[in-house]
Formats: sequence, C-alpha cells, structure tokens
Amino acid sequence: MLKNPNTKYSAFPPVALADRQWPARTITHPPIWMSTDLRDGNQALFEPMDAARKLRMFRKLVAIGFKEIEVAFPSASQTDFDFVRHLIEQGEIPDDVTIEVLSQAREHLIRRTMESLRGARRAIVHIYNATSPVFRETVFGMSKDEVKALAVSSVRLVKELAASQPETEWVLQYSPETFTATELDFAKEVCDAVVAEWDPRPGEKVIINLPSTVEVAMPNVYADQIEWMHRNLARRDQIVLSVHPHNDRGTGVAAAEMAMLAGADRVEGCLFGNGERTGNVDVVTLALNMYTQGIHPGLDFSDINDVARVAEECTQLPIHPRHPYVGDLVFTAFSGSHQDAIKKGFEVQQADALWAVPYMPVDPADLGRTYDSVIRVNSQSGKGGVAHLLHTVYGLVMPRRMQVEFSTAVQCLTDESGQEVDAHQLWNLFSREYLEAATPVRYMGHHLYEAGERQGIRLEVEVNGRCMEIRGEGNGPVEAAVAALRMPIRVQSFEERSMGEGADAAAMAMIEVAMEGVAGSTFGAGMDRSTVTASIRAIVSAANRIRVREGSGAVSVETLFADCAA
Ligand SMILES: CC(=O)SCCNC(=O)CCNC(=O)[C@H](O)C(C)(C)COP(=O)(O)OP(=O)(O)OC[C@H]1O[C@@H](n2cnc3c(N)ncnc32)[C@H](O)[C@@H]1OP(=O)(O)O
Ligand SMILES: CC(C)C(=O)C(=O)O
Repeated sequence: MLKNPNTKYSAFPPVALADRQWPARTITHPPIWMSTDLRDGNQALFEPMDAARKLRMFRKLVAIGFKEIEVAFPSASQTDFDFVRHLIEQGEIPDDVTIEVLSQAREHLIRRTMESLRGARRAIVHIYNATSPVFRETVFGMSKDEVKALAVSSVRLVKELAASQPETEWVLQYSPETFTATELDFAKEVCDAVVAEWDPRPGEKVIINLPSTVEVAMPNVYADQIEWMHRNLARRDQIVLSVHPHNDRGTGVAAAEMAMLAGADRVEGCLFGNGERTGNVDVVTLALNMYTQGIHPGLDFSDINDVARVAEECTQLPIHPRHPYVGDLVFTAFSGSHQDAIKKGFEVQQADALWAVPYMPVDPADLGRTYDSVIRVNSQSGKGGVAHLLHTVYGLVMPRRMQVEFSTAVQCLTDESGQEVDAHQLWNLFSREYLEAATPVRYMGHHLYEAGERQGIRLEVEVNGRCMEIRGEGNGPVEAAVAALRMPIRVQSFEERSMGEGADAAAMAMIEVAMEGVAGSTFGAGMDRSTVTASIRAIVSAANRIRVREGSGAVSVETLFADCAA
C-alpha cells in the first residue's frame, strides 16, 4: 500500500445539496422490487445458469413475490434468448408479473432483444449506456452530445419496434450506466432527453434507473445524488425512479435504504447480494431490515432456508455463515453473556408482544428457522447456553447454583478439546459428573422401614468393590440416607423434576449439600422412575462429590463403614 494514497486516489466530491431532505425521513413502505438475479446476478457467475437452473430460479423469485424480474440479456447468448422465448411460449409468467430484459444501446442488439419478447403480454425493455467522463472519453470516445444522442436514438428504435408489436404492453427502462460517477446535470440532461423521446402518455410511466454501477462513495453521497435527481428530473410524475446499488464499499444495503429516503420508488438487486464483483444490493437483507422495523416488505422469506438452497444450487456460490438473516450462524450465540441474555429473553417473550429478545433482531421462527441452533456451546460459553441446551433437548432444568457448578466442568471439556460441544455431549458429561458419581460409594438398592415416628433406611452400597449394607434414620428418606452415609453433610436445597412423559417418565432429583471444612456447596443428582429412589441416588451422588472436594482430609470409607455387614 502507498504511504500517501492521495497521490493515487482522491476523495469523492460532495453533492451541493444544502437543504437535503432525506436524513429526516423514515422508510414507511416497501419499494417496487426488481430482481436481477437472472441477469446481473447471472452474468457474474463462474458458470452462468443453464435453462433448467434459470427456470428454477425464476419460479422461486415468483414464489417469493417479485412482480418485476429481469430475466435475461437476450442478445448476449442463445441460452438467454431461448429462455425468454420459453417463459413466453410456455406460459410461465403469471399475470401479475412483468419480465424485463436488458440491452446495450446498440441497434442490432436492440432488434434481437425486441424479437425475443415477441408475444409477451407485458414487458420492460431496459436500455443502457454509460455516461460518466471515463466511459465517454476512454471507452466510447464520444462527446456528451454523442452519448446523449446514442441514448435517444436507441429509445427511438425501441419505440418504433414496440409499435410493430402492439400485442405487448411496453414499458421503457433507461439506465445511465455509471450514474454515480456522472456529472449530475449531465445525467439529468440524458434522462430528460430519453423521457422526452419516449413521451409517455398521461398516466404512463418510464423507469429511470440510477445505478451505482461501481460504488464509489459513502451511501449518504448516493442519497444526495438520488435526491438531486428526484428534485430536478423533468416530468417526475411520469417517472418511476429506480436504484441499482452495487456493493463495492460494502454499503450497498445502506445506499439502497438511504436512496429510498431520498425519493427512490424502486430497487433492483439480487438474492443474498449475488452480482458483479462484491455483488448487487442484497434484496433479502433490505427486505428483512424493513420487516424488523414493522414494515412488511411484500416479499415472502418465511422459509428462508429454502430460498438459500435454491440460490446456492442455481448460482453454485455458497452463502457465508454470517450472512444477515440467512447464514448458518446468525441465530447462534457462542459467548456466555449472549447465551444467558437470549435464554432469559426467550423465557419472557410472549407470542403477542413486541419482539424483545436480546441479541436477536428478528424472531428466527418468522423466517422458518428454529431455536435449536440458537445456542451452541464452546469455550466462550457460560452457564446460560449449557442450561438452555440441556433444558430444550433433554428437559433438564437445573437450579441456578448447579448451572454455575456444572459450567466449570463444561469449561474444562471445551478448553481441553477446543471444540464446540453439542447437547448430547453435555448430557453425557452431566451423567458422568452427577448420575454416575459412584466413588467411593455406589448405590445398589435400598429398603425403607418405619422406625417409630421416624424413617429408617437400609442402604445397599458397594464401597471400593465391597458390597455392604449401611443404615440410618431420619425425618424422611433423604435425612435417613444422610445418616446412613455417616458424613457431616447438611442438605441445603432439594429439587425434583420430572423428565420425559408417559411410560418413559423419570424423576430427576438434585440435591445441594454443604459440609464443615469444605467451602461452598456441592450438588448431586439422581434419576429414577421412583421419586424416592431418585432422591436417595442424588444424596449418594452429592456425598461422593463433596468427598472428592474434601480431598485428603476425608476419613477413609473403610474406617467409616468398618462395622457394617458385608
Ligand atoms: C454494468 C452492467 O452490468 S451492464 C451489462 C453487462 N452485461 C453484459 O455485457 C453481458 C453480456 N454481454 C455480451 O455478451 C456482449 O458484451 C454483447 C453480446 C452484448 C456485445 O458483444 P460485442 O459486440 O462483442 O461487444 P463487447 O462485449 O466487446 O462490448 C464492447 C463494445 O460495446 C460498446 N458498448 C458497451 N456498452 C455499450 C452500451 N451500453 N451502448 C452502446 N455501446 C456499448 C463498447 O463501446 C464497445 O464498442 P467497440 O467494440 O466499438 O469499441
Ligand atoms: C445496466 C446497469 C443497470 C447495471 O447493471 C449497472 O450499472 O450496474
């Protein structure tokens, strides 16, 4: 890179528009959408779509709700010409959809283009020529007048040919290609001349499309350019003012949004931002941005995964996993504080209330996506995500302090593996940590008996490979089991939840215990069809786990249970 880039690049000059209106406006309704997936999108592919893929994409665009679709550049290839013929001859075009085709402002190309549309019910003929200084001087070698004359004579030819195909309702679209790099007064002069030549009847409109063929400035500059044209074009009431943003600076969506504020009635773009270089503006993001502001965009993305699948198969280009709204990872949170907030947000979100789930600008369900992949767990995750996954997949609801305790075990696992863990792995870890905590004392069975007013228990256990029976009494089975275990532990909290339903239902008991000399508390868990057995298993689990924490201070179990019968 250059030390002084200003020796090679210069800043884009601002537009003289002191009383610009667009910054104070808001978007209140969707634009007329025009999909150019089958033209600008198609011309940017390694391998342009064949007829079958074009048809698949066309049908999907119709299903999404596009009413204007640029289907081809018919003079460029036989495939494109034949595709237009196929759509017309096979009756593929619904009555409320208008197809559009593009041609350079060159006589033989225009003739072929008009020929491709023979028999169409309604069609938009889109003619373009570049108008900026570098094109006038370097590419065409033409003066301003010659560039304007080229546009006007091309429109005249379209008008003549249209008159000879009266079965079709014709709409003219004209684009001063490289508009953003064109002097505004010259762009207006050419567009005014085009409209005058077409001379729409009262009530008729011409589409004037102002492309940022290459995005050369900040989106506010594009908005200024659009507002200037909006305010200065002649016969504005007979013009549909259209924009065609590209994304060279990564601000195609912002440019389109600001252009709408500035007076654009119509937006051309491609699904997921396919298109030349860094792409055309992404119409999906634009539409869903509107949706999240409470405005229905008039396009249906309620099964966005299906739209993505069709787009990927037709273009043979992958969609980035972080692409807005559609990427595989956009409804996924890895970091702990995000997971925690999302989980809490989902818990309180009411179906009929305004959407307010943190970190989620849209409800994934509205786009046909599920909550399953919302929370994933890796080394950046905290208790919230772990608890959410175990809850949603296994129905396990852990008390909050237990979530904190268990997340330490999860952290060890993810730090060790450096990888994401799924719900299944979390459940295995939970089982190993709590349900299978059987050292040194393994629960084998129990019998409860009446001991006067109290509850007695004979607990069959295996201690270091030796089976034995230990006994205790208490006010209930849990207290009796604590007594049988002969450890100075106190039960601090106890929760029992049912897991599963019907014949598969089981009880999950979670017990928190504390012991003198051991800081804090420790949890144990037990699962069984019987609620009592689950709680006794839980206390054995908790006792084993706190014993591990007590470490070298522990009295050996052999000593502890020396008098117990084998
Ligand atoms: C920004 C955009 O996306 S515009 C759309 C671009 N898409 C495409 O071009 C896709 C399909 N295009 C093609 O297949 C070919 O370009 C064709 C068939 C249309 C034309 O092919 P060719 O006649 O061989 O011309 P070529 O592609 O080399 O274009 C260059 C010529 O067209 C002229 N030209 C380019 N654009 C225009 C225009 N809009 N109006 C008039 N002439 C133009 C150039 O000045 C040049 O003329 P020259 O040969 O006399 O110097
Ligand atoms: C033909 C025009 C609209 C175009 O594709 C562009 O300028 O990007």
